[in-house]
Amino acid sequence: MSKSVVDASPEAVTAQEDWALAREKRMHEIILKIASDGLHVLDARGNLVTMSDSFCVSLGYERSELLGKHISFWDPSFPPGVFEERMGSLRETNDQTFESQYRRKNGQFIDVEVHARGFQVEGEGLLFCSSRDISVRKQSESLIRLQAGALNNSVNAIAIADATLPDFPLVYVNPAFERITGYSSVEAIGHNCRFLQREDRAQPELMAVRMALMSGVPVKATVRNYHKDGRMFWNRFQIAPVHDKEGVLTHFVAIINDVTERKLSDDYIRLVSQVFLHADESIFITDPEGHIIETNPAFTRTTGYSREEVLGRNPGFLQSGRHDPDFFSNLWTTVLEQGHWSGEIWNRRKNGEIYPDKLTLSVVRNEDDTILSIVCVSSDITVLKEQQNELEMIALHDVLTGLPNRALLNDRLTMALADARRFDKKMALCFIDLDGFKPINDRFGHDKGDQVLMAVAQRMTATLRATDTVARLGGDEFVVVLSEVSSEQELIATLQRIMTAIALPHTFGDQEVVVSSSLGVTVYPDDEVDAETLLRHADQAMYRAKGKGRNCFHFFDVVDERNAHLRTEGRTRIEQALESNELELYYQPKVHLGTGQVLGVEALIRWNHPQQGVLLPREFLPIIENTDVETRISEWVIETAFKQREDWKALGLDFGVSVNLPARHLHTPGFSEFIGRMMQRYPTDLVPDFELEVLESVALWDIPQVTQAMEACRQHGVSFAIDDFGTGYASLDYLRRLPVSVIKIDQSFVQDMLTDREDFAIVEVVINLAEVFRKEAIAEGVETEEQGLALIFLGCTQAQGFGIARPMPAPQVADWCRQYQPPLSWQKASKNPPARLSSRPDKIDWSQYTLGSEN
Ligand SMILES: Nc1nc2c(ncn2[C@@H]2O[C@H](COP(=O)(O)OP(=O)(O)OP(=O)(O)O)[C@@H](O)[C@H]2O)c(=O)[nH]1
Repeated sequence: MSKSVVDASPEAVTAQEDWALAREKRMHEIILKIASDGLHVLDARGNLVTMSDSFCVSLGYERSELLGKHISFWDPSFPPGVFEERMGSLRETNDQTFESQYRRKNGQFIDVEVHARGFQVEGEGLLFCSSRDISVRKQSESLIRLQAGALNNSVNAIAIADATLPDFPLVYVNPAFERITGYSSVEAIGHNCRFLQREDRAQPELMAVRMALMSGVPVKATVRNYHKDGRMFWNRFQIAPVHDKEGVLTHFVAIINDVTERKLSDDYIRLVSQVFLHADESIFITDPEGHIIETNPAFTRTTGYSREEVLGRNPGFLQSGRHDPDFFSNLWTTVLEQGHWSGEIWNRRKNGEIYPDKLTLSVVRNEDDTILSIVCVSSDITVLKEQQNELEMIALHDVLTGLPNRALLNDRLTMALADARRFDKKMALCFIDLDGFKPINDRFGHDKGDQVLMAVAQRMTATLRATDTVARLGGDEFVVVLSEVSSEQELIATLQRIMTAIALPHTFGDQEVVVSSSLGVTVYPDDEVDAETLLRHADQAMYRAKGKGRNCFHFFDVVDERNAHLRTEGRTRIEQALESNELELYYQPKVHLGTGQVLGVEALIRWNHPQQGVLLPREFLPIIENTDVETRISEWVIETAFKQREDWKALGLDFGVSVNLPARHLHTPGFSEFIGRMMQRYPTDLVPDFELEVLESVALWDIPQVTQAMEACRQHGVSFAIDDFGTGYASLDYLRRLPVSVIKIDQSFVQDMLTDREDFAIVEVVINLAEVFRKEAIAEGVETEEQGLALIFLGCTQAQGFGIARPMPAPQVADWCRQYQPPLSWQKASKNPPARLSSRPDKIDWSQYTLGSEN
C-alpha cells in the first residue's frame, strides 16, 4: 500500500493496472471453475464462447467438446434460427428467466432454470446465461401434482385430520368422501369425523378406534356410519398417523370404504355356511357333470360316508336298487328341464341299510344360464314313515279287530269297482250284521262280546281270498267286498261259507254260544251304481234278510229299488201338486134310499194333473202312504171339507161331510187339537155333521189307542165311521167298544151281493151287527136299482154309489141335490118294507117291483 503512495510513476501505474487486470481475470477463471450454476456465454449466433466447469459437468461433456458448439447441441428448444429470434427479444428485454431442458451427453434430459442477460464486449453482442439444474424440484412438483390427482380420483374416501388440534378436526376430504358420505368438503372440514355417526356410538369397534387415535397408532375397523340423507352404510376404514421430521404426530389420514354391499353379502355367506354346516338336512352339491363337490356334516351322519370319501364321486353309490332306471332318468329330465325335483326316494347307507329319503334337487345357474351346480337336500324320513304307517294303520283300521274300517273300505270298494268296470268283471258287496249279538254282551259282558267280534273277524278273513276285503263298520256290522264273482252259485257258496264260519260256536268256560248272521248282498254290474250307493243297497238288503227271519242272505233287488225311487219322485211331485192347487175334492152324496134325502157327502180327493188329466186317489195316494206328505194332504182335505160344508150351509144345504182319514194322521200327536181348531174355525149347529171315515184295518190296529184318539176327537163334535167294513176281521167285542157311529159296508160285497151268496150273507150280517150295536149301516158302491132294493129289503136304507151319483165337483152338488129322485121301486119298497129276507137273493120276488120304470 505504501508503495502505491510512494511510487505513482506511469510505469508503476501501468504495472499496477496490469496486476489488477490479471487478478481480475484470475478471479473470473476461478469463478467459472467454482460456480455451482452452469454459467456460459453465447455469441450472437448462439455458439458457446465460454462456460463454467459446472456447466460442463451438468451436461457431462469435456470443456473442449462444448466450446464453440451451437446452443441447440444441448438445448433442443433452440434449433438454428430460433436463437437469433429469441436473442433479439433478449436484447430488447435485456434480462430473462425461463425454464428449459438440456440434453446431457448420455441422452438424459435435465430440467433447468435459465437466467439470461445480453451484454456487449467491444461492440460484440454476447449473451450471459446462468442455468440451474431444477430436476429435483420439478420431480417433487410433479409428485405433488400426482398425489393431488390420486387423492381427487381415488375411489376410496380419504380424510385428513389435524392431530395437533383438540378434537382432531378434518383439514381435507377428497371427492370420494363427499360422494360416500353425502357431506361436501365445506361441511366436513373443521369438524371431527363423528358427524358420520348416530345414536349407536357405543359400537365396540368405535371405542377401539378412539383408543388408537389417542395413542397415535394405526387402526382398522368396520363400523356403521350414516350418509347425510340418513342411510346407514358399513364403513371399513384404516387410519394412519402422520409424523413430521422430528417425529411429532401432526395428522391422521383415514381411508374410508363403503362396504355395505360386501358386508351384507359376507354376512349372508356366513349365515348360509352356518346353515349348511348345522342343518339337520343332509346336503350335497354336485358340479354340472354330477360329481360331488361339497357335503355337509348331516350328509355324513345320514349316509355314513365322510366328505373325503365322496368328493368327486357320482352320487349313484347311494342308490338302493329299489327304483328302476326310468325313475332316475325321469328325475334328471325334470331337474334339467324345470330346475327342480322333489319327491321321496329309497337310498342306501354305507352300512347297506336302505332308508326313505325326502329329496329336493335344485339347479343353480350362472348369469349366462349355464349350470353352475346342483344342490341336493334330503331328510331321512324313516321315523316319519313309521309314524305315518302307524297313523295310517290307526286311521284306516278298526282298533278292536284290526280289520279295515269304513274309510279303508271305501277306498278298497272304489278300487274294486274301478277294476270290475275296467275288466268287465262282476263283483259283490256283502253287508253282514250278527243276529242276537246284544244278548251276548248282556249275558257275558262286553269283553266276551269283543272276543266274539274278533273271532268272527278272523274266521271271515280266513274264509275269503286275499284279494277280497273284510271290513268292520262298527258294532256287529261287517262288510265283505268280493272282488271277483264268476257265477251266482259260486257267490252263494261263498255267502254260505261266511255264514257257517260265523256260526261256529264260541266257548266261554263251560258255556257255548252261537251267533248267526244276516247278509245283504248286491252285485255289480247288475246293480250299476257308485260305491256309496252299493253299500247302501247291501245294507238295505241286509235289513230285508233280518225281516225274513235272520240267519239268511238276501239279494238286493234292482227293480224294487227302482220302484222305491219312483215313489220318492212321486212323493215330491204330489207335494208340488198340493202347493200349486192341483188337488181338488169331489163329493159323492149319501142318500136315504127311500126318500132320496141327502144325508151327507163323502169328500174324495182328485188330482187335476196338468198332463195326465184327473187322477183318482188310488193312482197316487199309495205312493205317499204313511208319509208326512200323506198327513199334510189329509189336513188339507179336512180343512177344505170344513170350508165347503160352511159354503153349503150358507146355501141352505144342511148335510154333513165325511172325509177318509189315514191311520197315520189319526195317530199324529196333536190330531184331536187340530180337529178342535177346525171346529172352531168353521162352527156349525148340526152335531155331529162332520164324519171321519177310518178303515176297518186301521181301527183294529191298536184298539185302545185308536179308541182313545177317536174319543179325543169326538169331544170336539166329530163322529167316526168304519170304512170298508167286512174286509178286516174285527171281533165283535172290538166293534162294540169302538166309538164309531156308522159302519160302511164295503162296496166289494155290495157289488156282488146279488150274484154271490156269501157276499149277500156278509152284507146281511153287517147290517144286523150294526143294528145290534146301535150303529148306522151305510152301503157303499150301489150301482144298480136291484142292489138298492135288496139293501132296503135287508133293512139298510142308507147308501152311496154310482147308481145314485158319481163323485162330483163341489159346485155341482147343490143342483144335484135339488133334482135327485130315488127310483120308485126304492120309494115303494121303503114305504112297505117286506119281512126280512133270508140270506138268499134268489128268494127275492123281484116281480112285485117295477124296476127302472120311473127314474
Ligand atoms: N262287545 C262289543 N259290543 C259292541 C261293540 N260295538 C257295539 N256293540 C254292541 O253291539 C250291539 C249291536 O246291536 P244290534 O245289532 O242291534 O244287536 P243284535 O242283538 O245283533 O240285533 P239284530 O242285529 O237285530 O239281530 C249293541 O248292543 C252294541 O252296544 C263293541 O265294540 N264291542
